[in-house]
Amino acid sequence: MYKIVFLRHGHSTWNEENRFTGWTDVDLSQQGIEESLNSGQILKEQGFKFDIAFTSVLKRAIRTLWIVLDEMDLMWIPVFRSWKLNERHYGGLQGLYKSKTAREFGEDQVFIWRRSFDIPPPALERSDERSSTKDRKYSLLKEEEIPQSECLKTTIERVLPYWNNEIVPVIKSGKNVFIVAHGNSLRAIVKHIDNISDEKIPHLNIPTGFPLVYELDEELKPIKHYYLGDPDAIKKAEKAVANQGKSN
Ligand SMILES: O=C(O)[C@@H](CO)OP(=O)(O)O
Repeated sequence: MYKIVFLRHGHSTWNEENRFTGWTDVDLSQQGIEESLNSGQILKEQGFKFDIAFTSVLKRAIRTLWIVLDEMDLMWIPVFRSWKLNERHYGGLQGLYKSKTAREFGEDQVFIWRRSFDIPPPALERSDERSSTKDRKYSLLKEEEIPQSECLKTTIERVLPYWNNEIVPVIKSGKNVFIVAHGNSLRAIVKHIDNISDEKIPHLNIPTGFPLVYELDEELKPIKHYYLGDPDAIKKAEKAVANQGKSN
C-alpha cells in the first residue's frame, strides 16, 4: 500500500481578493501562511515523514511547501518544481474579480469558465502583459507550449504525463511523496486516480490548506482518501471555493 499526500497551497492574496489567478504569480496571504503552518503541524503530529516533494513554479505553492517542510523539520528533502504542476491557466480572466465577472456575464457563464471540463476561458493575446510568454520561469519552453488559456481537459494533458513519468515511478520505488500544487492541477490528478467522470468533476472543489491523503494499492488504484483537519471546517472551505463564482 502506498500513501501519498496532496496539498493545495494556502490561501493567496488573490484568493483573498477573489480574483481569477491562474499563472499569475501571487504570494500567500496571512491566512495562507497560517494554513500552511497548521498543515505542517498536523502532518508532523500524525507522524508523516516525506522523502521527496513535488511542486509547481508558482510561489504560493513553493512557499506553502517551504513552510510545511520547515514545520516538519524536513527542509533537507529533495524538491522538484515543474510548470506542469502549475494552476490551470485562466486566460483573459486572469486578474478579473470573480463576483464582478459573475455580475457582468452571469453565474452560469462563470461556472462554465471555472469548472467546465472542456470549455476554456477566452485566450490571452501573446502580446498581453499578463501573458507568461516573456516570463523567465518559462524560458526553456517552446512558445507554443506556453498556454494562453486552459480548461481542465488541457490541464490534464500536461499534468498527467508529469504524474505518470515523474511522480508515479518515485511512488512505486517506495518513497513517501508529498505534492503541493493548485486547485485545478490537483483536480486533474484526483480525477485520474479516482476515475471521476467528465460530468461529475465540475462539482469537485479542493480547499486551500488541508492535507489530502490518498492510500493506493500496488497498482495505484485508490483504496481511500481523506483530508486531515476538522471535518466541519473542511466542508465549509469546500463550499466557500464553490461560492467564489457567485455574484455577491
Ligand atoms: O483563480 C484560480 O486560479 C483558481 C484557484 O484559485 O480558482 P478557481 O477555483 O476559480 O478555479
